[in-house]
Amino acid sequence: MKVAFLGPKATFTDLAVREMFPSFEAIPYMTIPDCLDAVMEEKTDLALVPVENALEGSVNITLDYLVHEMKLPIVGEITAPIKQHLLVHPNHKENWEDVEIIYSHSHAIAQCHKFLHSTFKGIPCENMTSTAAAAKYLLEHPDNKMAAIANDLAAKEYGLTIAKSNIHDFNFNHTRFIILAKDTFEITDTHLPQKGYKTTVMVTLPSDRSGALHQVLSAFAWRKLNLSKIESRPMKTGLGNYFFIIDIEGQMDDVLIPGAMAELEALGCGVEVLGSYPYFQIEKGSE
Ligand SMILES: O=C(O)C(=O)C[C@]1(C(=O)O)C=C[C@@H](O)C=C1
Repeated sequence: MKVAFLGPKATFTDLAVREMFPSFEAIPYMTIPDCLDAVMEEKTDLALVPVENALEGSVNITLDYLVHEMKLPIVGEITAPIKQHLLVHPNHKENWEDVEIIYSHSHAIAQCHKFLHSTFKGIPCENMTSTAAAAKYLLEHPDNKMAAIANDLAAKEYGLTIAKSNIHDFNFNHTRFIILAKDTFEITDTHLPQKGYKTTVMVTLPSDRSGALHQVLSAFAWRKLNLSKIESRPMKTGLGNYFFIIDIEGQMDDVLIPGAMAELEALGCGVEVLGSYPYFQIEKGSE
């Protein structure tokens, strides 16, 4: 089996793949859309990509690509602890406080805002496609006075020094990753503890929106379907037009979730199931 992941080697997504699918062939791609395209074009059987971080929120490109660009069912989810460190090339380990620019994934930078503001006031940060891409860039430019925010595996992989460890602003920093397949795929042989099941749906509202969101929530509430997440994202059809991503606790059943969906459609909503899947937890992540 082949699984596409947000690379290069030593991203947090790579760590999640190694825990979830240790025996699969893991193939790195530069961007999240590239990972999803790989599954769509049948270059890989699965893709594992980040979808939400506990401090910074959703990885919007993942949600938007799934809703606007391609229909790939979510077949699993894995949550991993995240520890961000400040890495520098060994040439600069004595004067790491003099770096002139810091690189990382936008989510990693956002998770370390307080540290960056207090330690590197006025120093620019630049987004890269991933934390490990930033670390690799430092290896390739040893003379530049710059730093990267990444994990300890990236420090080892790219021969960098951890100048400052655990620079994320809040503890309990975790990221959720989703597993996508072109068709159904049942996750069987994993050593990770399964925490339960989720069903994720995408809902759009009718043109007459007065009270519509209350109706959406009621359709689930009176059926005692617990929602663990609801988030609005732009439809990209004009300001104020949103779709809603809703996570329902539990597997797709024969009556309650289909009944809620039918009720919403009868009320003029658009409803689409993005997946009904098990979710797993990595207890101990990178150091
Ligand atoms: O850049 C990486 O290492 C990734 O795996 C991406 C990503 C993300 O998109 O949130 C994953 C976990 C962290 O939150 C930081 C970055």
